[in-house]
Amino acid sequence: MEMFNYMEEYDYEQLVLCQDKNSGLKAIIVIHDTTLGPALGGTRMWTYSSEEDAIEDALRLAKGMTYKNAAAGLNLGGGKAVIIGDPKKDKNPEMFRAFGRYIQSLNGRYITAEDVGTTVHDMDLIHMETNFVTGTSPESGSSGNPSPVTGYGIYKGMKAAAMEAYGDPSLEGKTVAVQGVGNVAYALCEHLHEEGADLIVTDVNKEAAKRAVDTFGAKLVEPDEIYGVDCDIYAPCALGATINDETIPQLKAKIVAGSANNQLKTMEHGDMLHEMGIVYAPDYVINSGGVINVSDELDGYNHKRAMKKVEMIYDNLTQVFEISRRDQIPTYAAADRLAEERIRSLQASRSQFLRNGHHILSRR
Ligand SMILES: NC(=O)C1=CN([C@@H]2O[C@H](COP(=O)(O)OP(=O)(O)OC[C@H]3O[C@@H](n4cnc5c(N)ncnc54)[C@H](O)[C@@H]3O)[C@@H](O)[C@H]2O)C=CC1
Ligand SMILES: CC(C)CC(=O)C(=O)O
Repeated sequence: MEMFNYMEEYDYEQLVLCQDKNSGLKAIIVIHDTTLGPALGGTRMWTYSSEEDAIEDALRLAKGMTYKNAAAGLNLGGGKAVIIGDPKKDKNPEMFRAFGRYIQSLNGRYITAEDVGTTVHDMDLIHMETNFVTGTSPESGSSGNPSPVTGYGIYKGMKAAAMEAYGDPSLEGKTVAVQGVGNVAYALCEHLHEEGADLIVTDVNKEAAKRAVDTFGAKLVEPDEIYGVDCDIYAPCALGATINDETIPQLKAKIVAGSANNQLKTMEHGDMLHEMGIVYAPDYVINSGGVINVSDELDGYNHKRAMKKVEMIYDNLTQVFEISRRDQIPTYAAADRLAEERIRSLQASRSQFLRNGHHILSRR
């Protein structure tokens, strides 16, 4: 990949490679766009097959955060970090402290949180070196693990999608097929089960799958069977790019609504869902509950206030569906329009020069 060409084409601001031999840290921080405010996005720890794959993932996820934060109405830009390594084997406290020092060196341009492979404990270690971290232990007045709140936001967003597809937000009696019953999806399943939805689940981790079967009476299928099961809603809650040429023809669902980031392999797959009449809840709109929750810490965390903002995911998605119908465009394009419009309007109002700090001619 020609890095500067790529960054220029998609308007990336900064790419930082962080290395610490002592702890084995190999991390990438990407800041995509800070028009709306400091870049907030989680840190993923994953075993990438190459350094290029890790950089590409960080770039895609960071851009997604710009759109997510803008569409959620947050005064925050988009960024993301990845640490290369196996979260089960390669972690040590020094690694997260070294990473925290790199975050501190960016002086607030990037604020981190959890993502796949990182935990509240990891955020606490980062916090020993920098205040530019959210999702630390709730004992210190912080918001803790964002996943249950993300799960609640997905549930609310699913109801908005049901309203769009069936004219009724109720999920009672609906069959929901969930791919990946990890931290977010487990919380989602709790809400769905409570409302009386039927669950079909799969997970490559047998223990995670069993927990959902035992707790919610979910039906279990093999990982490659989940796309084609008879269901009303397909909820991709594992990793990205699972909506693609191979899986779309198998889908029987009327709605696609889940937590995974970057669900569409390419934009054309969003066009295909639209043409098939499947209601797609754009990933970065429906899965914004976690970032909405952790971002509330920046004003001194208040759980009630944060949850009120998370409820707005229903309205945000309703707005996306309205734009899609009005402009006759797929929902992913409608979401992009919403986010880009917000960024553009702030950019325009910032075009006037307002003196901020020392002027270059003050010679001080
Ligand atoms: N944790 C959060 O607050 C947020 C998470 N997300 C996204 O939601 C997704 C899930 O996040 P978490 O629940 O935190 O992660 P997690 O790691 O706890 O759960 C993911 C689950 O998917 C399973 N899985 C992986 N590949 C699979 C496959 N091919 N088939 C079936 N199962 C598979 C894993 O075994 C795991 O149980 C990720 O894409 C993440 O980026 C997005 C916004 C916020
Ligand atoms: C999990 C979050 C707090 C932020 C994030 O990285 C995301 O929403 O993908």
